[in-house]
Amino acid sequence: MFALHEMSRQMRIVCKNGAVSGFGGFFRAAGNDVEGLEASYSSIRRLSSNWNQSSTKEPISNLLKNIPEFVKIVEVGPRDGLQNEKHIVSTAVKVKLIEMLVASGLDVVEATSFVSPKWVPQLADAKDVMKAIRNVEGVRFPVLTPNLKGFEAAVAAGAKEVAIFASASESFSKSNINCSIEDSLIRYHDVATAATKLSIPVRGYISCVVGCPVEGTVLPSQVAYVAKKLYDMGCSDISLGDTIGVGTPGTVIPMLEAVTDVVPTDKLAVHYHDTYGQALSNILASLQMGISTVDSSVSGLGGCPYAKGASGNVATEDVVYMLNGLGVKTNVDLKKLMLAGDFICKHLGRSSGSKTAVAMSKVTAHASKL
Ligand SMILES: CC(C)(COP(=O)([O-])OP(=O)([O-])OC[C@H]1O[C@@H](n2cnc3c(N)ncnc32)[C@H](O)[C@@H]1OP(=O)([O-])[O-])[C@@H](O)C(=O)NCCC(=O)NCCSC(=O)C[C@@](C)(O)CC(=O)[O-]
Repeated sequence: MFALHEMSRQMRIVCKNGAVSGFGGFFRAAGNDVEGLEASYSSIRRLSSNWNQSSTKEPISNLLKNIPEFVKIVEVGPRDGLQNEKHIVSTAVKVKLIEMLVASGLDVVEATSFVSPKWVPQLADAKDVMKAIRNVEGVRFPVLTPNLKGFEAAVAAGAKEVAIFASASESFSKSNINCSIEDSLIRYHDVATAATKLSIPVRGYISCVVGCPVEGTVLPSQVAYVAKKLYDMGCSDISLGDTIGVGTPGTVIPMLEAVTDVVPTDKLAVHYHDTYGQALSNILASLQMGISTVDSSVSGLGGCPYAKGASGNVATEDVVYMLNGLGVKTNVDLKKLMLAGDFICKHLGRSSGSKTAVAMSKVTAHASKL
């Protein structure tokens, strides 16, 4: 936590010292476009490092030293983002969204779920979605499979990667997949064994890693227990989900400390919902702890149908904007990503949940009036 506080204090001092003359200056320097804004932010970083040279405080570069050079973004919009939508989105729109996300440079896009259509009607067209994207090359399209039935259907539909989804909370496990944590681990062991025989990588999810809508606080030891089980089953990566978005760095850091005691850091991903506006701070804290895979959803769409009150995932646009600002590579083109966000938001008839997308569109609208 010291690192985050100290970094923000130093940035404030740099700004006060004249690196940026308020937001007017920021936007003028930015040239009113995405590259401009990023260039402007880079110049703040350069000025920050100059300032550091004459400072007796810990340099910002030291505070960011654990942050990886490259972060893999797992885009979950077509699955997590849409699963909770009441009105059925057509297969054609889902496929177009996936294609636009791929065009932005995202190379892991969670496409759909092979779950019971009675439980998640929105994703009942999983087979058709997979058929439509079967010729898209160079991209991974993992799909959720809650049991062997789902796994077999996914493989028959051409899935090359699957994900199993357990919970750290007993109550949430029952409401989401209708069984206890222990029973789910037995089911998932069967799925993992079947997948290994076919050399199909399996991602493991853990929901409710800091809080549960029914049980409240979830202990780090409970998360570590499930994480170790999934790791021992052979999961290629384990995604830690703050399903209801209640975490802060104060709860996420102890959870990650417990999990990294039993699972190597490079096997972990973070999956934060943004209900309380904490997702980006939680991601930054996770990056500082060496995590280099981040799940996010275009335009901040999403939420689990069985987690009452949960809002969307952190918006991919906001994650990319932050990572660009930190000089971390993602291979994602923010402008093209925003086009995908615009497409799906227009289709759903709502405004974007991404602060970056909203801000950028205001800047563009302002520029077009000049
Ligand atoms: C697990 C079950 C199936 C248990 O559901 P159940 O009712 O206990 O299962 P069942 O075995 O008694 O079967 C009931 C019916 O479903 C069928 N069925 C059974 N399995 C399948 C399947 N795979 N695909 C299609 N159909 C299936 C089965 O054939 C049967 O059909 P019927 O005879 O009544 O016509 C159900 O609870 C389910 O599908 N749950 C999924 C819920 C879900 O998708 N939740 C959202 C994803 S998790 C999440 O969002 C969190 C995450 C990952 O994003 C991380 C985070 O944010 O923290």
